[in-house]
This record gives sequence, C-alpha cells and structure tokens, in this order.
Amino acid sequence: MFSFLWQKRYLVLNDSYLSFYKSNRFSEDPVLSVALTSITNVSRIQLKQNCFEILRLTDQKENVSPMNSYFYESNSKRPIFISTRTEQDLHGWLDAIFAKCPLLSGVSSPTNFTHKVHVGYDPKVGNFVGVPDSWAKLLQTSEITYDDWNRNSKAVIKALQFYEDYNGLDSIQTDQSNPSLNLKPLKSPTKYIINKRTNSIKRSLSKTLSKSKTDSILPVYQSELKPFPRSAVNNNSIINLKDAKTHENDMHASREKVTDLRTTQLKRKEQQAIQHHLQKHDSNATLKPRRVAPAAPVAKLHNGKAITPKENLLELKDADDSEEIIMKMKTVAIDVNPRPYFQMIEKAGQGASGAVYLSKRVKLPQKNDSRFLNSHCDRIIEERVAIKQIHLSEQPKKQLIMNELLVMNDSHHENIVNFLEAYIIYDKELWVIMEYMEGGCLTDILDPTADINASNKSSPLNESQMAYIIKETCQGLKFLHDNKIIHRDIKSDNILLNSQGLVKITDFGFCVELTEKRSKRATMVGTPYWMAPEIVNQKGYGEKVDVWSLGIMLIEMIDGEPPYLNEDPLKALYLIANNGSPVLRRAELVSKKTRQFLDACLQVNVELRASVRELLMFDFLLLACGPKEFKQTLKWH
Ligand SMILES: Nc1ncnc2c1ncn2[C@@H]1O[C@H](COP(=O)(O)OP(=O)(O)OP(=O)(O)O)[C@@H](O)[C@H]1O
Repeated sequence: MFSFLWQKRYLVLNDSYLSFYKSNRFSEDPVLSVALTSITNVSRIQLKQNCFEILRLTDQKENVSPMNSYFYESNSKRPIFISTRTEQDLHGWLDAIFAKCPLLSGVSSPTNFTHKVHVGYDPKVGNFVGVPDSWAKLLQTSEITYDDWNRNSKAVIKALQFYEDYNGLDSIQTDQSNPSLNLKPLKSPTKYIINKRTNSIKRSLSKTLSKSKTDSILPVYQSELKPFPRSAVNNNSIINLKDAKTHENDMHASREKVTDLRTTQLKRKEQQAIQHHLQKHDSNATLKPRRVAPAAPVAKLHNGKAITPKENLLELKDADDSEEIIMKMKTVAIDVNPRPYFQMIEKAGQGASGAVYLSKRVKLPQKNDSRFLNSHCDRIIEERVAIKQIHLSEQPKKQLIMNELLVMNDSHHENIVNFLEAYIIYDKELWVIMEYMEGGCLTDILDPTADINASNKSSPLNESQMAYIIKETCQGLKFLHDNKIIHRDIKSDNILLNSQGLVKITDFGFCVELTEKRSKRATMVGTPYWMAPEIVNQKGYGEKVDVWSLGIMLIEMIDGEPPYLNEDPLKALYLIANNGSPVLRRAELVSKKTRQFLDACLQVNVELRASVRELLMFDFLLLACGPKEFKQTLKWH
C-alpha cells in the first residue's frame, strides 16, 4: 500500500497520528506512526495509480516499532507515498488527512481532476517530469533514460533513494543554482579510467620490486592525476572530462616508459589522497565520494558477560566523539610513542585515512615495561612490518578506524592480514602495525588495460590461479562469517598478496558484527560496483553480501573489471537493482566449473545464493594451484 517497496499496509487515522500497520490486527504495534502535527503537505502524485505523497517536518520524532526500525531508520524523513486501492479511497484519505492536520489548511487540494502530467520525459525541459525535484535533478545528470524508467521504474526509484542516502540528501539539495555540481560519484572509479588508457604498461612484478624503492619513498601529489567524474552529461562534467582527457594524453606519453606496477599503484592511491584532500578542503568540489559509517548494531551480551569494547564501540552512531573513541582505541592500542622502535624504509601505499609504510623493527620494548604485553617484547628485531599512520584529527569517521582496529585485533587467520600491535601517539596519531604484504593488492595484477571487446582476449591469471585466490579469500571470509562478522567491502583492492604467494583480506573499516537480535543489517556501505542488489534495494542483509562481492571480484579477474564500471554511478546502481545476475563478458575464457561457482555467488535471491561454507565445496576450487605455483607464475623471487 505504500512507499517504494509498495508493501501492503493498513492505515489508521486518529486525532494525533497517522499509523501504518502490517495487518488489520490494530492491537499490535504500528510499523510507523506519523504525528499529524508534523505533516506539512499532502498531495496527489503520479508515481502509481491512486497515489498521494505525505511530506513531514524533519525535526520531529516518530513512533517506529523496533521490529521495523531497520526499515525506517534511513527512510523516516523521506516523503511517504501511498497508493490506495481505488480512486474513491484516495479522495477519502486525502480529505480526512487534510481535515485533521493542523499545518494544512483543512481544505484538501483538488483531487478529482484529469491528470495531464504523468511521470514522463519532457524533451523541451530535457528531463523527467512528475517526480520529486531532487530526483529530477539527479536524473537530469545521470544516464538513466526514459526507457529505463518504463522498463523498471521501481529499480530507478531504488537507485535514486540509495544514491541520495549514500551521498546525503542534504548535500544534493545544497546548491540550488547549479544542481549538476551536486551529482557525486559514489566512490571514485578513476583508477580504472586512468589505468585503462595506459595500454602500454606491461605489468611485471619482478620489475616492480626492484624499482619500487626509488619511486615510492615519499608521497608526491601530482595535480595531473586529478580524478574526474564519469557522469559527463552536464557542462561541469564535460569540462572535467575534457580536462581529464588532456591529462590522460599527457600521461599517456609519459607512461609509455612506466613499467613499474608499484608506481602505478602509488599514483592511484595518491589520486585518492588528492580526492580526499579536495573533499576536505573544497566543499564545492564535484567529487565527494562519501563512505557512510556503519550504523549501530544492537549490542549483545555474551552469556550474561559484560559487552566487549568492540560491541560497545559499534553502538556509537554518527556521533564520532573523538575523546570517547580515542579512549576505546586505547583498549587495543598502546599509549606510547613508537618512533624509536621502527625505521621507515619506504612508502608502500596511500589509503584514504593515511599512508602505509614498509618499516623495520629496530628496537624492542623493555621486558619490564608494563605497558607492553609479553608478546610485544618477543617480537623480532629486523622484522619487516607495514605501518599505517593515521592522523586522528584529520579523520571525519574515526569510528571506521576503530572498527578496523578491533576487527583486526580479534581476527588472526592465515587469510587475514595479520595485525601485530597499534600505538596512539599523544592522542593525535595512530600507528597500526601489520604484517607486510609486499605483493600489493590484487587489483594490480589484474589487467584493467585489456580491451574487453578485443579479439585477443586473455586474462593475466589462469583459471587455477583464479581458483587459488578465490579459495584463500573464501577461507578468510569463512573465518569472519563464523565469527559473525561481515566484511562488506570485498573487492580486489582489499585483497593483499605477499612474496610467498599468500593471499589475505584487508580493510576492515566497514566490518560489522551480526548480533542475535539483528541478524540482518540495513546500512548501506561498501563500494557500489561490488554491492549486492539487496543493499541497493535497501533490504536487510546478511553475510551473503560478501559472497556477491566475491563473485564480482571473480568477474574482475576474468573480465579485468567489475560489471557496469563504465556506467555513471546512478545508472550502475539502477543496473544492479534491475538486471539481476551480471553477465560475464569473457565467459569463453573459463570452464563450466568456474561459471557454476560464479552462478552460485551471483544469485539475486539471497536464499539461493551459496554461503561461503558451501562455496568451499565447489569443484571450481579443486582447480586451485598452490602458493608456490602462484608465486612462480608471478615471478616473485
Ligand atoms: N599490510 C600491508 N602490507 C603492504 N602494503 C599494504 C599493507 N596494507 C596496506 N598496504 C598498501 O597501502 C595501500 C593503502 O592501504 P589502506 O588499507 O590504507 O587503503 P584503503 O583501504 O584505500 O584506505 P583506508 O583504509 O584508509 O580507507 C594499499 O592499497 C596497499 O597497497
């Protein structure tokens, strides 16, 4: 009966509330009660037959049944759309609501009129008409066509809703004078765009390792590597696109000589850092990908024992109270300046929250220093470690970092990047010490330079290497899922490799713990192109979102990139919501076993999608080579 999901609901209007019930058992809690004092407008709308829209003040609390809070927590302040069974019902409801809401005039808008305007495309205006304003703006700058709307308007609406939530409706509406400025990619896909044009880059890991020292000592922000948005429909974007093309041409010439994989990787990370910098310093910048912090799951008690700091932390919502978070970090990190203990060797990578350095342990703590655990005193001098240095004051979402720290601290497994220890320096800097993964991330051995449509199709990985990487990732995921943790951002960028050919999962910022009370999450996190449809469709979801992303990662290995990467982000979301399982473009490169595995990962129906435990039994994984073979093929000596 209402909302974009068009679920059947029963409506009760009393003197104070408009309440929505799941059934006609009105003694049960309503799923939502809207205070009549909060209703600012009610009007007929053409989203569906016999449909009207209710608008509300945004600062009033609503009565939401805890059972349904996951559905409403992100939706509660959006317009509510109600479609009644008959035209007569519609008029009845409109009149009754108008009569009872103090902020309305008491006289309803005319309803019994002939509608000349339906949702449609007006070629004169060059945009959709009959949809809410903020959506019309988004649609104008997206690549979603009127045909898409006709084919599946629900999927378009879900993509729009999701897009607004992910980017923040507030920011979409801020610049009324130039709506196009506000259309933001969800997460920059720039690395692929740039890599794609560098056809001449030959990827060789042996060269990488020998050359990396000279090229990767310190971060150098290179302005020519500025990212550009994909959605180049409006003037702003066109300017960006042209600029970017010029940059690409310039870059192309210089990159002819570049054969260093690590350099490419660093540049990519530097772009992200530039983008991060732009985000922080220029509120009008076109590119503002925004990662949404995981919402708070319900804390649980383990057999009546006190909640652990981890669960405690995850209860924090967006508050991001620095002091509180730093205090919690100190439950895991040592409150000591670690500089004397390490010697920095070179920069290994740049993440959004800080740089990662290859370092050497040069000193051990005193055995009698109570601040260190015994295990810290037993570490090995000369041990090579990766140190992620994070300036806490510059972090808009410290909670993500805290999440990462807690999950890493608790997750010791051979397919998870091993966390060693962490330090907090004067409450300002956090150093996370991890095992060093010298092979970099999986993205770098894939071949985004390949032209998918070219006749000489091949993949840089053979099937047994793909099976090996997937098997190892599955084992890491099984460990997380067995511990009721969903990773939520599985993609090739978050799979690290080392010189022994080992494969490990990293980046636990988006991890969340499933609890008994809430075994399905409803928060939107992750990277859109790898996102499961149930996330885009804003349904509750569970650990199988990682299985979907794993399937997309396998597509990356075969096709060189995830599906829809060339689409504008809003269109990509629409396609994820609408298209079902994505199609492999180079299907002929792999055997039936691989395709069967992929099918099991990419089932839109979550019930039909395999669990990680089931995936581990698939024949495809029997094709897996061992780490030695993987290492040799990649020439890591
Ligand atoms: N343990 C490690 N060993 C070697 N290199 C690493 C290690 N961890 C990260 N890196 C390198 O550093 C880069 C940045 O890592 P990081 O985890 O900070 O990336 P991110 O997920 O993009 O950023 P953030 O977590 O800050 O959002 C990686 O792409 C990788 O190349």
